[in-house]
Amino acid sequence: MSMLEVNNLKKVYVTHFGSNKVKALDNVTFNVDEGEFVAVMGESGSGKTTLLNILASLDKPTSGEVRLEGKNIAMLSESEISAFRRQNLGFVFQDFNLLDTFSIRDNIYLPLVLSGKKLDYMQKKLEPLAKMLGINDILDKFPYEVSGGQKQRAAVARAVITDPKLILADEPTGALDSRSADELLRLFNKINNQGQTILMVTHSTKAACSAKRVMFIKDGRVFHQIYRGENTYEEMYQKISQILTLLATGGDRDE
Ligand SMILES: Nc1ncnc2c1ncn2[C@@H]1O[C@H](COP(=O)(O)OP(=O)(O)OP(=O)(O)O)[C@@H](O)[C@H]1O
Repeated sequence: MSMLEVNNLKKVYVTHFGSNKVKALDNVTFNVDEGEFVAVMGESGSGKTTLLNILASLDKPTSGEVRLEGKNIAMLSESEISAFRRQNLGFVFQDFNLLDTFSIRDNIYLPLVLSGKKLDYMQKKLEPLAKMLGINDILDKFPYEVSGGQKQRAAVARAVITDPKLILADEPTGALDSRSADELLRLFNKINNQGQTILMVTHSTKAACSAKRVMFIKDGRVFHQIYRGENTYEEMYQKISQILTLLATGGDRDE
């Protein structure tokens, strides 16, 4: 059984009092195994955010199902959803989503506080994590006192401190300079090598190169997938660029 199973997922947005329908996802089917690191790419408007929102249980599909470890998340009631999200998912966003009135340490503790964990438990969880992420020195600072790269590392700590089954990342390198972006990708590789499953939406070819699989979405459908396998970084970069060119020029993969 895969960790994440997405079956025939459809999402139709109905706008203008029902007169206008946008098919954002059109029969998306894919699986993610435990320990995978998957990048999702596609043109603007192809349906990536819609997919991520449904996986995050922030939105419901029009039809189809999403199973996390066999459990269909579309069937969860409103009251079950936030606990489910807290217990199973970790989020890393482009804009970090840290609270400015909390120290970095308290931001990282937040999901554990919400699950009712004790302080000594939180301290024990944070210690190795802060070391691995290189954020020991900034734990008592506030988000506005640290760099973008440091904020993003704190956001990664907050995402992984609950030992989530799956990390969902939305353009995690989008707001970072290239050095901080490289650092973040190295960290993602590190936590992935330790067994953490990651699904990351990105526009960055470089970011996608660090994933083990790249899935391309076009017009709400899975268009193509590339596995890193034995490919070198350069080969991977080239293959991704080719598919992105194909998507931009409206070409068909099988032509
Ligand atoms: N709330 C909404 N109501 C109506 N249409 C929407 C809504 N959200 C997204 N759409 C439409 O659904 C389609 C997919 O949008 P989505 O935001 O998922 O694309 P995306 O691939 O994430 O784009 P980007 O890379 O620009 O963020 C687009 O045509 C978009 O205009």
